[in-house]
Amino acid sequence: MIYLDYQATTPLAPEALEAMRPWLGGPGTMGFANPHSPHRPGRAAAAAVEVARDQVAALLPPGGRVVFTSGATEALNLALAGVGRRHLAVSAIEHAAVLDTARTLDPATTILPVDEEGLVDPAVSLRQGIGLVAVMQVNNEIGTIQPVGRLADAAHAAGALFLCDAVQGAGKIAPPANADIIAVSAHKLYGPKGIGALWVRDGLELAPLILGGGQEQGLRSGTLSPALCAGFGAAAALSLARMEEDEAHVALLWKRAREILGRWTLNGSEESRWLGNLNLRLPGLDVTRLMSELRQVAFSAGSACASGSGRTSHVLKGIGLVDRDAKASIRLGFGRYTEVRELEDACAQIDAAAAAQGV
Ligand SMILES: Cc1ncc(COP(=O)(O)O)c(C=O)c1O
Repeated sequence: MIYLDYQATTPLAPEALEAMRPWLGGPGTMGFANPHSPHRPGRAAAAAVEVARDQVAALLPPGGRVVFTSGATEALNLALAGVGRRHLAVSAIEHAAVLDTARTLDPATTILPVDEEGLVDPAVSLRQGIGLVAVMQVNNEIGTIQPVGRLADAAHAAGALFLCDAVQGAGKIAPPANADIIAVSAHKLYGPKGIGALWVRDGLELAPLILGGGQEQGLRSGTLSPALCAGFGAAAALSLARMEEDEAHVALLWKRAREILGRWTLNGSEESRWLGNLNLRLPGLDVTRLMSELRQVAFSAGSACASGSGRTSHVLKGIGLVDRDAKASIRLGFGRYTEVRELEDACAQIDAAAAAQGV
């Protein structure tokens, strides 16, 4: 199987797995201890959580605190609801964790349009009274990198806070230093599933979503999993250490994939993009058929349609694609553990299967 769906999730780094092992709490160990208990095993687990918190914080700007959550979806919900601002503005191509949450909290949410590359205009004029602006750093479907620094400035100039969903960018590119709140997820940076974090600028008060024992500085009650925290921390530290190496590797992969799939059209921005994402279209392509024929390649339909929802991707629609083109799009995602040869092999198979459809 050739795995080309790194936007959906990434493999667990062996280093992250090793860091988790002591805290899984197998027989004869004390690794299962509750990190909120005051006894010695509890304190040891709490210390491991704090090491992990520092490792995750190192990926994020200085001057803020890291709150562990169950993932980025929860972190984004906590941010959007917790700031208590009535009027929200979000980009048209945010993840559903932002779009749907914002629309639920504020039915009059302002939707910021994007251009054909998927970019929000940093000169966007924000209407009076908007309390929070949310724009993602790297789009999960098309890989476009937003001018988040300039968008945060625009939000601040309008008196609003700036929330950045950095799920697809964290550990790969520098964080948006002037954001007020940032959400990240471990399983997109070679860590385990089931844990994410919200970074909150010092001095900014949030109301919790989950009440109870008051863990995580009162912002997220519930017993933490030291194993998940340790895996997240180790994955974050590794990503930081390997950032240049990982980027050079995906650049090489991107170049080869683009060469092999030269007749396909890129969806998104050619210049402002994360190179581990390749969203391509070929007019007339039957993506459902392509996916069912290529059983040894795990990739995604560019449009949510072929994955069974029946709807065209709001991201591809947002960049102006007509239904027909959105439905003829695929998304390839690759990263640290993708070998050049397997990517070449998969791309050749994809191109040949499309050609066999007569497109
Ligand atoms: C851009 C983006 N935001 C948010 C999420 C949600 O993250 P999680 O799976 O940690 O809830 C994802 C995951 O698909 C994503 O790609």
